[in-house]
Amino acid sequence: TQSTRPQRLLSAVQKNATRGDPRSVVKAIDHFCRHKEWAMNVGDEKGCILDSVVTEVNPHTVLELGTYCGYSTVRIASLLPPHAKLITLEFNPDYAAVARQVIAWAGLEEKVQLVEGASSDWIPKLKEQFGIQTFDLVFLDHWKDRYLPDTKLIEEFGLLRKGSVLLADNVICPGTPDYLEYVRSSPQYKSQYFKSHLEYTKVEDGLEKSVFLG
Ligand SMILES: Nc1ncnc2c1ncn2CCOCCNC(=O)c1cc(-c2ccc(F)cc2)cc(O)c1O
Ligand SMILES: [Mg+2]
Repeated sequence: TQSTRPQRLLSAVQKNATRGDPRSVVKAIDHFCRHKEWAMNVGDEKGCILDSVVTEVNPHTVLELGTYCGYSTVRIASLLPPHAKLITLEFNPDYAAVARQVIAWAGLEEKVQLVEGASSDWIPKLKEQFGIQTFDLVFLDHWKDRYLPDTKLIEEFGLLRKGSVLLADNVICPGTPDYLEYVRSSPQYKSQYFKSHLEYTKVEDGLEKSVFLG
């Protein structure tokens, strides 16, 4: 049977990256997506902005919505302090199966909990299931029309503390207009736009960083 794009991306990692070396995994995926097949990873340009926010926040608890092949999971997890935990939610079982292997190749299994299922089903259960109080950082990269309802769920279930940071991918392309309007107009958030480009292209896109003021 035909391989899928995520499977071909995984093969490129296993062929070109060094086991246990997250930077080589990131490099192998970016090379594959730039020279072989485009894929919807956050990519190298927005990835550098992601890295700088992760480093600034230095989070002990991270929630990622939308794992895909694990590219941003690897970028984030490779920057976490010891004993920090990253929970990443992926809806699509085929993506999740590939992501587990990409994360393992990078040697980051200890820091990452990949959970299969819909964000709306899992957000209400994260506290009891994983003993989480609040998240220091949330990276939104899943269905673009779920960013706003899931942010409201995250607020409702007390998963944010004063200073928690939301970082949202694709706020221009494909775009998340209702989410942007909300975080930019709400007195509960201090928002900042980081202009960039859609992964591996010249199309405008960017990340929106929103600090929860409590
Ligand atoms: N746990 C969960 N709960 C709910 N839903 C979930 C979930 N886990 C996954 N999903 C489903 C959605 O997963 C993928 C979401 N990502 C994108 O769709 C995406 C698309 C583009 C893109 C595509 C085509 C263009 F022309 C231009 C841009 C670029 C990006 O950077 C993207 O991130
Ligand atoms: Mg994205």
